Amino acid sequence: MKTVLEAKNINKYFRKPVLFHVLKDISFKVSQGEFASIMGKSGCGKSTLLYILSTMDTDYEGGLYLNNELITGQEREKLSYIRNKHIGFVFQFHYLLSEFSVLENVMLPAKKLAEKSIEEIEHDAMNKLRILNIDHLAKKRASRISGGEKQRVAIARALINDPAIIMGDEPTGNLDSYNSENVFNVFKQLSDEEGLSLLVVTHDIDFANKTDRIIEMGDGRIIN
Ligand SMILES: Nc1ncnc2c1ncn2[C@@H]1O[C@H](COP(=O)(O)OP(=O)(O)OP(=O)(O)O)[C@@H](O)[C@H]1O
Repeated sequence: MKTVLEAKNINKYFRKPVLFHVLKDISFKVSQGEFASIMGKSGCGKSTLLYILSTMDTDYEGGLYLNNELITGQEREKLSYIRNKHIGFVFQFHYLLSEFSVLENVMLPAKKLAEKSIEEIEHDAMNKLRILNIDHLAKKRASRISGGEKQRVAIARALINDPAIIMGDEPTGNLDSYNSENVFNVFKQLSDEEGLSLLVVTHDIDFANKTDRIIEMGDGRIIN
C-alpha cells in the first residue's frame, strides 16, 4: 500500500525555560486509506508531534515525507501550499466563521488555494456536504446549527481540497457519545470508501479501539 505520510527519526527540543527533549526519535508511516489514532498520557508530546506533522512547526530534527516527497526544509510558502492542498484539519473546536453560511465556510480553503473557479468550488463544496449528509444545511448560518452539525461542516471543509490525509486533534473532544460515534463513522467511511488517510489524536479509548491502528506514545516516544 502506498505510503502517504512518513515521519523519520523526528526529534524535537524545547529550549526554554530549560532544554527539554520532548520528541525522541519518532518514526512511523501512514498508508493510503489507513485510519490511525495517536494516544498517550497528557504531556507525552502528541500535540507537539501533530504540529510538526502538519508542517506548522519547522523547528525539529529528522525527516517528514508526504506522498514520498521530503517536506522538511521546504520554504515557508511551499509549506503553506502543501498544508492547504494536501492536509485537512479537524480540531476539537470547529473554528467555523459564525457569520458565514455553512457553504461559504466549506468553500474557504479552496478559495484560498485559488486553483478553481467559484462555480467549481461551490459545486465541490455541495458534494462534500452531501457526503456528510448535511447538504440541507448549506444556506444556514454556521452559528445556527448544532455542535454535531458544526463538526460535520468542519470535516467537509477539511475535505474541500481533496487532501491526502486528514489530521485531527481531539476532533470528538467536545461532542457527546452520539455525535462522537457519528464523526467516527464519517471518518471510517472516508477511509474505507474514498481511500483517505486519517491520523487522529484522541483521549477516547472507544474511538481509538475502532481505528485500524493505535500509535501509543509515552514520554516523547512511540511505545507501541
Ligand atoms: N512551547 C513550549 N515550551 C516548552 N515546553 C513545552 C512547550 N509546549 C509544550 N511543552 C511541554 O512539552 C510536553 C508535551 O506537550 P504536548 O502539548 O505536546 O503534550 P500532549 O501529549 O499533547 O498533552 P495533552 O494530551 O494534555 O494535550 C509537555 O510537557 C509540555 O509541558
